[in-house]
Amino acid sequence: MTLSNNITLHPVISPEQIRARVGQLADSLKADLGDERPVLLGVLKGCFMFFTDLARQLDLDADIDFVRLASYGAGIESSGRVHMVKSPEVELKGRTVIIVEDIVDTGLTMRWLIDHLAQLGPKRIKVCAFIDKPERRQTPVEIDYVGFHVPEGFLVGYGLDYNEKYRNLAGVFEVRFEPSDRK
Ligand SMILES: O=P(O)(O)OC[C@H]1O[C@H](OP(=O)(O)OP(=O)(O)O)[C@H](O)[C@@H]1O
Ligand code: HPA
Ligand SMILES: [Mg+2]
Repeated sequence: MTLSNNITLHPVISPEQIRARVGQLADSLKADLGDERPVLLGVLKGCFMFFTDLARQLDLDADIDFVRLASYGAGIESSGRVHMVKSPEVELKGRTVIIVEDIVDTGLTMRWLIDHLAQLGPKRIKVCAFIDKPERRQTPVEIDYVGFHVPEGFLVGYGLDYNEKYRNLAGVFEVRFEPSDRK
């Protein structure tokens, strides 16, 4: 797919692959949770498609909540500074919290969130990430449930954005830039 400004999108994960994999993740989570009622905590905005597909397929009694973190803004580089724009509203003390995230890249966002939530006294924190992309990892993060390992590239679609665009694509694509467009 060729777009304005010499940006091209190259398919990485198809909607069919996503549907099948999200079903498998939901089955693993259900098996591990037994009859425990977890808090599903989505990280906005990127989680929105993964979260709703996973929650639908999980089919169990769960509390639903969201945080909104931001560290990228425009462009493809993490600022390294994570801001919590919206905090959890459900009381997390003593609860099993499943963080639902679209991507772990440098790991800075997830590291910050886990450390922040740990101070709120949950029983345990589990991480469920749609994509693990280790190429640019700057800090170690343990991810309990991974949808797809993607070795490299800047990805968009299925919630992931470039400058707020392409989040609503049903599959995942790698963005390739002409040198003059890279910010
Ligand atoms: O591992 P990292 O390098 O920290 O990157 C991962 C984070 O970056 C993106 O969020 P972003 O700040 O772009 O907000 P968004 O979800 O609203 O797009 C993504 O949704 C993750 O939360
Ligand atoms: O590859 C990515 N795509 C979109 N947003 C991101 N945030 C961290 N890495 C990415
Ligand atoms: Mg983003």
